[in-house]
Amino acid sequence: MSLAQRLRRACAEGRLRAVDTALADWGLRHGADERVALALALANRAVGEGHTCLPLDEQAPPAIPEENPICETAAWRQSLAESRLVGEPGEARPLILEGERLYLHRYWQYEALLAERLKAMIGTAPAAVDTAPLEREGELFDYAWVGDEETHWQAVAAATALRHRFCVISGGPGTGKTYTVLRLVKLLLADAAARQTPVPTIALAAPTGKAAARMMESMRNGLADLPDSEALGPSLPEDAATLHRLLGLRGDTTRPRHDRDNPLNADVVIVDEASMVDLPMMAKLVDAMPRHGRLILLGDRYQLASVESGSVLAELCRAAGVNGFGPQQREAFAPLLKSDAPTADPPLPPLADHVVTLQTSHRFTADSAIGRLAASVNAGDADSAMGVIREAAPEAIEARLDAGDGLDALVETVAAAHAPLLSESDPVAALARLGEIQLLTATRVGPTGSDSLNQAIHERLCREAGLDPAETWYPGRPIIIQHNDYRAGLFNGDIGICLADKAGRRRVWFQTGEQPRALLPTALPQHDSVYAMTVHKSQGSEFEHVHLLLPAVDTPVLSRELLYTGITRARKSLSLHGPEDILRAAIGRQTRRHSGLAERLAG
Ligand SMILES: Nc1ncnc2c1ncn2[C@@H]1O[C@H](COP(=O)(O)OP(=O)(O)OP(=O)(O)O)[C@@H](O)[C@H]1O
Repeated sequence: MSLAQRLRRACAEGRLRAVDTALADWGLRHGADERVALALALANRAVGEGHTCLPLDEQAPPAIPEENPICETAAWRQSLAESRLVGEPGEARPLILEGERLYLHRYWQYEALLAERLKAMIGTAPAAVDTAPLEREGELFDYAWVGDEETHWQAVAAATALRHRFCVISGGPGTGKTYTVLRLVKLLLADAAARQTPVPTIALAAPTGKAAARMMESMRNGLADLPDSEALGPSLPEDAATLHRLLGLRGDTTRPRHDRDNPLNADVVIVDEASMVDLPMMAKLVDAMPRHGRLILLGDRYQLASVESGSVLAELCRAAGVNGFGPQQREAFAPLLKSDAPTADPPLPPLADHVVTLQTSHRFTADSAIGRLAASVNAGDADSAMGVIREAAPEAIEARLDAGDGLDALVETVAAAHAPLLSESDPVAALARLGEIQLLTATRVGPTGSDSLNQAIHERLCREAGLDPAETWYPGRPIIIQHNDYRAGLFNGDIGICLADKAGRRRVWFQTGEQPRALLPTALPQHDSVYAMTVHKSQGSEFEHVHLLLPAVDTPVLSRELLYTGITRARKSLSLHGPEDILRAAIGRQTRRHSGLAERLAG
């Protein structure tokens, strides 16, 4: 059997995608031997799976078992070394081989660009920081909840962002990332005033429109609690932009309007939900930073990585360690660092001084069942997670881990929660109700996927309301937008609800600003019903009560990060549905994305 035939079989069996085999075919037509053609297919598949590169030393299990002999590393390397389709770093060839890592050229470029620009930022001499205002009780930070010998990590995070041009503030839900950044902005303004320099221009951005809107909402809420917030108001932008918009990326173009030759007009760029930012976007962002600019990434290192390739935030955090600073920074921050601050042994990773992990959730108390469950999942400790689930009060965590009564009961429960919306006419009340409960699934397809759950709940509600199930626009139908539509002011992930106006006309209401607004169903970009949504789609949103449904059989997408993200979407209470062994399998599976970023930054 020829390689082409084997590749097609691998494709038919789902081990490769059509686009992977097409690239191998292209290679064969351009003089690649079978090993190089296979390398093209596998490198492309690796990117499709979220990796930045294909590690030749870890090429297991091979996509094409019967190709094992051609995957034998020495022979493979020999073919790659001799092929004109494979180049060294810096060469313009379709594949780049750097040490043991094989890249598609574009991804090598993104990774090298990101590392180069980050190194320039972290290599800039740190600024002196006056820690006094950060230490004074009540001036910026409240110390009442911190023990005498405990470090106030929010204050340290603000000091870190002041000291450096690049900083990551990572923390779980409600650990005060927005709270900290608002106080940091206050310090930056005071600093500019003291130096008699112009007020810094601040840009706020997030990877999705939904996350940008939520960032703005958190900022507004936080401002209301901040003393002298009027001074801050004018320096904060009216809106947070999507990264696409900030960088001037239009439609399908990959070249942004802003890059190193035309940098962003901002002194400080603050990006929320940075775990969702993929490698190409992060590379474009750092490339567009002005030379003097300050970049602050906010996010949760434990959340699901971006849909596209790379898990930049998690990698940066992993490469930095947890809050172990170098000797100079320890000295500079001495009044802020208490005996609980970890010490790190040299040599310290270059990012150690730039990443701060916030530890305390102000939304979940330390003994909250959801918080403890999330911590056990992060620690990969399935027994501890099961302990939390068993001991939790049912109003906090309700576990249906027997795989028994299954989907019908869940469909019934979620349909019953939505039923009152069928007769709701007030958009404010209807939208608030949507934020109260959400069914989350691990996948979109399959019997426990969001598609079939949406259909089942839709049919169940139509039966109850006496509607024809073919009806699409009925009052009470919740929908989720699937594509950004700047003209309509709607973004991927925005959630709306169909209601009838007084004349019975259907309108779809969204809470995308301070007031709900209505659009005609015909004016909407691509959308779906959203009685259920995938955990991926739910990133950046929170709901009072979450039903988290695990699949009945294990699947590679089910990971610790997916579980953590699903659990932490719940503000108050959580119902877990699915077999215990699947829950345990998910806790045991940590997402690993191959990349050379950490090595490049250390180099
Ligand atoms: N040090 C603090 N003292 C008192 N309240 C705080 C403190 N830090 C945060 N909070 C409160 O906790 C809540 C969550 O804070 P914030 O929104 O800043 O967290 P976050 O990490 O940005 O959350 P999210 O994960 O939702 O983005 C807010 O109501 C905020 O006012």
